[in-house]
This record gives sequence, C-alpha cells and structure tokens, in this order.
Amino acid sequence: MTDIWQSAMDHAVALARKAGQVVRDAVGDAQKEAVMVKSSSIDLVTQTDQKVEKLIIQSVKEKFPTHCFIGEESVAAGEVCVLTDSPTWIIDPIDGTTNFVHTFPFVAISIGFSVNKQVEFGVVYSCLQDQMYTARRGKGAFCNGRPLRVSHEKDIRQAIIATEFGSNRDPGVVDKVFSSLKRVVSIPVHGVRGAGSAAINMCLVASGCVEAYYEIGIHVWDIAAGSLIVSEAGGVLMDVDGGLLDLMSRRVLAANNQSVAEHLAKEIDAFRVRRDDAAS
Ligand SMILES: O=P(O)(O)O[C@H]1[C@H](O)[C@@H](O)[C@H](O)[C@@H](O)[C@@H]1O
Ligand SMILES: [Mg+2]
Ligand SMILES: [Mg+2]
Repeated sequence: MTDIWQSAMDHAVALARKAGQVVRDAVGDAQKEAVMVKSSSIDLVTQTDQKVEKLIIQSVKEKFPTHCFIGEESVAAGEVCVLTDSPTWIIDPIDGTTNFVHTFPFVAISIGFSVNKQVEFGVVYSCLQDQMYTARRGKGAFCNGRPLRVSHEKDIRQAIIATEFGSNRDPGVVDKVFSSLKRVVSIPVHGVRGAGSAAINMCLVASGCVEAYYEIGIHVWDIAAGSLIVSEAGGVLMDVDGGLLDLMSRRVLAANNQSVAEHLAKEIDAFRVRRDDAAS
C-alpha cells in the first residue's frame, strides 16, 4: 500500500541534511555570530537558527502549499502556536542552540509532522555527528538506516537518566528542578546525563544508551519528532506526572519501558508551566 506521507518524509530528511550543512558551516563561526536572547538571558538564538527555519519553511511551502507550520523562531517572531488536525510541520531549526554557540557537539535539526494531532513521522539530524534519526508511525525507528531499539533494563537502579536544567532560572523553579534531581540521583540510578538537546536526549533513549529522559519547560518543537522516534523504537512516553503525554504541555517523560517510566514519574516534582497553546 502506498504511504501518502512518504514524499513529505523524504523531503524532511533531505531538508534536515541541507540544514545540517548550513549549521556545520556556521558552527566554527558561532562564537562570532550575534547571539540574541528570547525568554531569558540564557534562552539563546542566532541568525543561523532563523536562517535554517526560513530555509525549511520556504521549501516546504513550495512543495506542500496547503500544509501548516509550528516553527520555534516563527513563534518567537509572533506566529501563533496551535496544533490543529491539519498536516503540520513542527520545526526546531537548531535544537541545542547553546551547544551550537559553545561548539559543544550535540546540535540537531528536528522536524516532526503531525496529522489529526498525531505525529506521522519524525526526523532528528544530529548534524555534528552526522547521525540521521528517522521514524515513520508504525514502521520503526532508524539511525542512518540502522534499526533502533530501546534498552531492555527494567530496574531503574541500573539506569542512566537524561535531563536538562532548562532555560528558566527563577529561584522557585530551580528549587523544584533540583529537588527532583536529588530524588532521582538518590534512587540511586547509575548516572544522570544531559546532551543539551531535547531531541538528541530522546534519540539516546531510542538508541538504548540511556533508559529515560524527562524535562519540564521544553516546547512542542523540541519533542514532536523525538517522541515518535522513541515510541517506534519500543519506548513509552508520558507526562512527568505519569499521565498521558500532551505535546503542548511543555512536559515530557520518555523511557525504555513502563516500569522505569512510572518509577521515575514518582520522583519528579511535576510543576506546571504556561502551555505552548495558551492564548497570548
Ligand atoms: O532552544 P533550543 O536549543 O532549541 O532547545 C533547548 C531548550 O531551549 C532548552 O530549554 C532545553 O533544556 C533543551 O533540552 C532544548 O533542546
Ligand atoms: Mg529546541
Ligand atoms: Mg531551537
């Protein structure tokens, strides 16, 4: 049976590769680039983020003129952020902008594509590592064409957990983030890591390198593609409170299996943040 979204997915892979070249060309000069800030002094954006997002959206508009978009830098420029039932490209042009600015080598282009609010395919290109992660709903997840499978570990005490500190440094938020982290470390788990890119953290879960990843404060463009890559690699997704994942809630927990996910959810202070689709 023909897959009606295959040509869109092929286009996303080609665009991610093209965007990756733009990022690679710029990374050496990233420190010379004007670094601007958005929601806080540590929420960074560069001209390369904006250039890559424009490149992707312009090309998709030419090929699929009826499709919709949620793009990180377009939303920052005032576009609405609403996930509808229409075919929608959900784009993070550089996931890991802080890494990009500092030449820390985990930088990704993340492209998710949803229809009826369900992610149909996800593409995450870790461009400095030249690793192309892809997933098509119902057809598995791959890295450079090699099938991905989550870790078999069931005991969270034998696990590595990925998380990030995020870009909100309000003292109350920092306290909550650290109190969760203290509980997770004290389970005790084998270790805690963070790549500095939500999309890459999710691909690490899908690859079996880490058992789980959680974060509060991410956005739909950080996790749309990665969420499908995790589930197609056999993993589970949920809200940090153990409920159902809501892509717009800015909270995510991805794990290799239900038992690790549920144990982790019990340790997290699941505070709420303003939703991506909150009326502005
Ligand atoms: O802003 P970018 O680099 O697209 O995305 C990052 C988030 O800003 C940050 O809050 C989060 O911790 C990080 O994982 C994410 O990738
Ligand atoms: Mg991001
Ligand atoms: Mg980004």
